[in-house]
Amino acid sequence: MSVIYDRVALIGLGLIAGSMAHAMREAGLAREITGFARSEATRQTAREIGLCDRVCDSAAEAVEAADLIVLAVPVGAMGEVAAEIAPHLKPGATLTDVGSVKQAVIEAVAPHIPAGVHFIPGHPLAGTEHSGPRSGFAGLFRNRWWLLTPLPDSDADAVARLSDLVRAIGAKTDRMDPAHHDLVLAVTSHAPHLIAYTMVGVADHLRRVTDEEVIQYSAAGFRDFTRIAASDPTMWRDVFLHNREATLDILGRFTEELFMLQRAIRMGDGQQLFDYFTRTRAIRRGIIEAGQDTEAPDFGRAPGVTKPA
Ligand SMILES: NC(=O)C1=CN([C@@H]2O[C@H](COP(=O)(O)OP(=O)(O)OC[C@H]3O[C@@H](n4cnc5c(N)ncnc54)[C@H](O)[C@@H]3O)[C@@H](O)[C@H]2O)C=CC1
Ligand SMILES: O=C(O)C(=O)Cc1ccc(O)cc1
Repeated sequence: MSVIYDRVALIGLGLIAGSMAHAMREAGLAREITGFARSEATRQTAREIGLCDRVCDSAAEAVEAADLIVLAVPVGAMGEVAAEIAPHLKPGATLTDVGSVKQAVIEAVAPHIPAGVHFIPGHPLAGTEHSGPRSGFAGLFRNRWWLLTPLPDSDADAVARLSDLVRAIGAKTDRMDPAHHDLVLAVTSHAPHLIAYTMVGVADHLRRVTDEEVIQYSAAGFRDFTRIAASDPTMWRDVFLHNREATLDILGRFTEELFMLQRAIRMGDGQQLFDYFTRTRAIRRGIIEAGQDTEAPDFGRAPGVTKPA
């Protein structure tokens, strides 16, 4: 594969930036990768494991002369990082982000970006419950979607070049309106994560009553919840605070349906339960028939990581 960007700067050196660094290196897509993370300990670890060619002690130094800058920090930190690097961006460079929320990131970042720098927001729909500089791996994005949410005035060539990079690291790319992105992700990712956090919280309460039983006899569904509920607290706090309206909308609908099912159970209305589950089963089958089930047995896990954290 050939070089797509001469110099790439990664701001934030966790799961996503680390996976990008591994994937870009494996495919030879950048001549030099620089990196910066806020904490000295993270920068030290990144140096030790050789995550990038150069780990810098300031964001300004990392983005100096970079052709592509990737903001891979929690959603709530995107604005302050953008403000810090803005004066140091090279004219003609592309700036993207990998945040799980798009509208709030655009509002926080776009005002800082100088004319002549192409800001193209993005979101890889791939991740794990692990975080930090040691958690990344080259195959994370393989066959997964990477959504780009360009702004109305985004430069078409810059968008095409970023799409090339995304495809070269193994992902499939598509474009979406930022508000629509946030609603879709509230349904498919954000509300499900909150439900997993809640379910594990409920079981934690129960555990005090039933001793170790919940953990000892935990079935596959609950184990998946514990995996998801082990995700990074800072990242997920920021997701909910910055995709507030869409998440609350979906949770409101969720609660209504939950009450409806709760009532059916109380009333012994087996027909209602059966009909509901028949509908949801058809949805799952539809996903598989459409070839959209990317969930290989080891989906979402780093090589060798088979147990919930
Ligand atoms: N973890 C996941 O499964 C996915 C995460 N995302 C998004 O990617 C972004 C990064 O997430 P991860 O890589 O998982 O997080 P992570 O926790 O593994 O890494 C975040 C990095 O950002 C650094 N950081 C935090 N605040 C900073 C600041 N103000 N300035 C500079 N560096 C700072 C941390 O030191 C750390 O190196 C988030 O916006 C998240 O929403 C997107 C897709 C999947
Ligand atoms: O680990 C999982 O199951 C995930 O759902 C990963 C994930 C988390 C956040 C995103 O914005 C995208 C993907």
